[in-house]
Amino acid sequence: MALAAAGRVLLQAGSRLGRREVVDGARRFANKRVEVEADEAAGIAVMKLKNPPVNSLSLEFLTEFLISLEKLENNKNFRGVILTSERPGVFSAGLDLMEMYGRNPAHYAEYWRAVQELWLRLYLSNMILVCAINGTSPAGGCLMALTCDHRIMADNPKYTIGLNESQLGIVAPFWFKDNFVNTVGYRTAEHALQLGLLFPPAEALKLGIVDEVVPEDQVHSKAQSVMAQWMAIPDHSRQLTKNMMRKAMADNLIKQREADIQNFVSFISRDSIQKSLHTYLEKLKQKKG
Ligand SMILES: CCCCCC/C=C/CC(=O)SCCNC(=O)CCNC(=O)[C@H](O)C(C)(C)COP(=O)(O)OP(=O)(O)OC[C@H]1O[C@@H](n2cnc3c(N)ncnc32)[C@H](O)[C@@H]1OP(=O)(O)O
Repeated sequence: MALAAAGRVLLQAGSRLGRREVVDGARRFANKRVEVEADEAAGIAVMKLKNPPVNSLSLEFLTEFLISLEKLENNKNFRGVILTSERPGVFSAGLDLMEMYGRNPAHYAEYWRAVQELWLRLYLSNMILVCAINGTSPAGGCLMALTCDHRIMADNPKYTIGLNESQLGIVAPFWFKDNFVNTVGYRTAEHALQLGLLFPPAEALKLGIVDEVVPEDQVHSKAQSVMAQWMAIPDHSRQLTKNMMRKAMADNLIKQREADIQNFVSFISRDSIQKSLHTYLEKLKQKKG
């Protein structure tokens, strides 16, 4: 119910956003931060994250992304979505640190609700989600990938993926942790989460964080062929199976959603946590100079 109501609000906002055109038979609708190439005849859409410089998951990005996803979900012709980055090199730098630093509690609450919504919508999507990870993908970027049914990563040792929250002095919430544990197993997750480890493609493959590693120039063709394989499975049996596997974990967040927001707000508002974020942001800046 809550998801449906949120969806209506998003759609109303969505009708005021976006630009449409037809390219090579595929409809393209682009908001500022998300580009969608929607091939209705094939039933597949490619969603490209386009929030420069590093595809951080800002509140504006999350809103636009959720609107685009909702449009696809509401059109029964679409059965599959490929998620990728418009900027090869960075899939997503994760949650936008500026949304969590130096803001007020109402802003933190609004932001966290949007982050929860992103996870719930992707994790519970009836569509087939294939993630074409064409760049680095820490923390929230990794979480987005973890919601997908199949993950393909570009074979470039410069790219890493994982949940590095611990290194920032923050803590991955229980539903990030649960999604990760269900993907890699308890012991690996316990170890990787405490150390905030980021893994290059070959290691991510060994641990099961990604399903395949392919040469960088083949990520998209591989995503298309994997999608074709998944599309051959009848929707009703695939969807019921997905729901059976995922519902309990999603319900666990849904029933604690407000408490999780309050927890986030009080955690992120602490002076010590703000100080850690400040230090991390400074480190990012210094890396440049
Ligand atoms: C109870 C609940 C507790 C809270 C739980 C919260 C959970 C949080 C999960 C998260 O997702 S936290 C975010 C974690 N992300 C990272 O650690 C990634 C940080 N970024 C990088 O490592 C690099 O930027 C990159 C992604 C490897 C890309 O490197 P590149 O050299 O291409 O670009 P940079 O020069 O480093 O960055 C450009 C520009 O972007 C800013 N920036 C980078 N990442 C973020 C971000 N996540 N949010 C906001 N801004 C970001 C960076 O500071 C640069 O800014 P300027 O200096 O140009 O102003």
